[in-house]
Amino acid sequence: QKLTFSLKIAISSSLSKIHLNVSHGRLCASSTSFSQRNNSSSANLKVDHDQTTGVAVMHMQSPPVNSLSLDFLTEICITLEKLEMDKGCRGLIITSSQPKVFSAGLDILEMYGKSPERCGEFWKAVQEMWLKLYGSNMVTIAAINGSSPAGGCLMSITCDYRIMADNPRYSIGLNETMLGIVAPFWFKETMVNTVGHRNTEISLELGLLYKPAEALNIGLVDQLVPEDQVLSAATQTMTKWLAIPEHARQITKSMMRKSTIEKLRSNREADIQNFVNFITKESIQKSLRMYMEMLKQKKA
Ligand SMILES: CCCCCCCCCCC/C=C/C(=O)SCCNC(=O)CCNC(=O)[C@H](O)C(C)(C)COP(=O)(O)OP(=O)(O)OC[C@H]1O[C@@H](n2cnc3c(N)ncnc32)[C@H](O)[C@@H]1OP(=O)(O)O
Repeated sequence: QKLTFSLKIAISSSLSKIHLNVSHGRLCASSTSFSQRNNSSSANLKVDHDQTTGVAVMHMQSPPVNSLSLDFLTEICITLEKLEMDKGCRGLIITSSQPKVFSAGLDILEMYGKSPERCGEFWKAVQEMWLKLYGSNMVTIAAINGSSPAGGCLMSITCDYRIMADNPRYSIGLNETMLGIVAPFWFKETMVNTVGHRNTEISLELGLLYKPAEALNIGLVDQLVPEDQVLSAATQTMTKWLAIPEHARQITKSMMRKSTIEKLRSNREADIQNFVNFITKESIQKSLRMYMEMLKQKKA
């Protein structure tokens, strides 16, 4: 059996301790310095992992609006995989470092004028991010400090709890129909599991984006706080969630989400084909082009 040996040494402290763990046939080495902090950055993500509390904060910093491109999704998936494997990480807070935006959702440029092969690769990465987040054993909290349309909303509702900045300039929702596209069944089911069937029906058919107070009213977010308190409120909530017996919480989460996750897991290839066939249609490409022009005109 092949053992994966990864050794991370915190050079910042000469007092680093190295821990070896064997889990699921994998031998992992990790280090903790006496400061008990492990900060890492990749191109568009900054992760602050406090090993004392077991909580990691993932800051999305992909300018200008954290749109989810293939590269960015890949980066997110690699980071999620690492945190999930790290026994010292029990909670994850996702937030944005970009002003006014949590995430603008899927990168529209990844769906416009691209080859079917590239579209397929992109969609697989979207699936992967959703599977990793919705099926995570960690407690996940979205600290929504800006607008969060479509794929940004999806990312938020995969989390266990959502705290949004109480700023009426921001909005959140699955607005796909406004772009002339359709939220696939697993976007829809994640929404149903969050706000119920009727709210989802209205919301998806009309492509609604909700102001924070409206989002709170239908249960799309769980809490509103002043903008400068989003992260501290998320940290406080995390403490409460981490105090629940872990195994019981994880099994309960899995029980609530299993059927939705299984439905995608067992249909991934067909779902990719559906996406590619749909998105490469001439009429859909035209809708996306018009939407992008509308976004540019809004600026002018
Ligand atoms: C039979 C059934 C089969 C089903 C098969 C599946 C079908 C397909 C499913 C696809 C699901 C799609 C999910 C998505 O997420 S689509 C993306 C939806 N996103 C949006 O609608 C958000 C659009 N953006 C905005 O509303 C605003 O940008 C925002 C509120 C986020 C921020 O506003 P702000 O004023 O701060 O910034 P600008 O609008 O000036 O934007 C700055 C630049 O960023 C570009 N931009 C914005 N959003 C995106 C994006 N999502 N992708 C790519 N680029 C984006 C914008 O154009 C500006 O660019 P320029 O500076 O070059 O002008």
